[in-house]
Amino acid sequence: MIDVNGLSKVYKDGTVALDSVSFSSSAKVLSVLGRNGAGKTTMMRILSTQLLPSSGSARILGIDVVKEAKKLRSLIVSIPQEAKPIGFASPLEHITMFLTARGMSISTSLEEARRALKEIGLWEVRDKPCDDLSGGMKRKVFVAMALASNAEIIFLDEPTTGLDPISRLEVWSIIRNISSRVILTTHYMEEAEELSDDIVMLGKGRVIAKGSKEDLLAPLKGKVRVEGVGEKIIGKTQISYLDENRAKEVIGKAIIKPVSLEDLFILYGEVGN
Ligand SMILES: Nc1ncnc2c1ncn2[C@@H]1O[C@H](COP(=O)(O)OP(=O)(O)OP(=O)(O)O)[C@@H](O)[C@H]1O
Repeated sequence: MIDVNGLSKVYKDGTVALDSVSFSSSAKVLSVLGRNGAGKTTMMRILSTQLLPSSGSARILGIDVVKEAKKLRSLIVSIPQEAKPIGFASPLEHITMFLTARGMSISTSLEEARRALKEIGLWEVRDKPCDDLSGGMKRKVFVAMALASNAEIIFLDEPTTGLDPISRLEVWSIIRNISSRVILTTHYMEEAEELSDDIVMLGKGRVIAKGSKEDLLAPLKGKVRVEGVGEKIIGKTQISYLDENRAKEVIGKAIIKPVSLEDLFILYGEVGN
């Protein structure tokens, strides 16, 4: 479904956001996982035909994202991270406008919009101006738009950033049940674990790990996840997956410090040795 071949992006100021990224996946849900600045948004923008790569190529559903961008656009929906609703328009208006602009009839648009709003838990506020919604609700309006579109492929850039835990679960449930294929970005390991069939992990514009969730997580089986283990406790190395005994040993003494995602993947092989 998606084939990425040596994709690179160097911005005008010389920043290398993507450095020869290659992977392929036919997953129902593909997560692109990485820390801030890893290159996730750059990749999503290229794949969803909003940004040109500096070199390399990518095909989605066999369609070249550069040479056949127009053809691809009719099959995808992309919800960017920074999407902001129009303040005076309601969630129902947003979704119906979006769907009619994509070519759906007004009556089908209304029907699909209502269905999506119910599913995502925004039914009660469907007629409120978006200005009067919370940040998380505004975010959900865009997920509902994607849901209602019935597009072949939906790109969601950090769909749950800023959501409370319940809203996050609601969005997860929607992503799991959505009929479209989904490509999403996330900072959260547990989100990638929960939702994806395949994971591509980016760090500083390069692929650090890729494959099916099962393959990537297999080495962690039987290990206990410990968040925020400080370097002072276990030498210079930060480890976030430990065997149970070791975890018990360090929990309580832990200095809370975020463990980098790169470490998490690179180091898990060393854990328990
Ligand atoms: N228009 C731009 N011009 C120059 N550099 C850019 C531009 N957009 C992004 N970058 C840089 O490219 C790198 C990758 O950015 P990108 O937004 O793709 O990362 P990201 O993984 O999506 O980060 P985040 O999780 O913070 O959204 C970063 O170093 C960023 O500063």
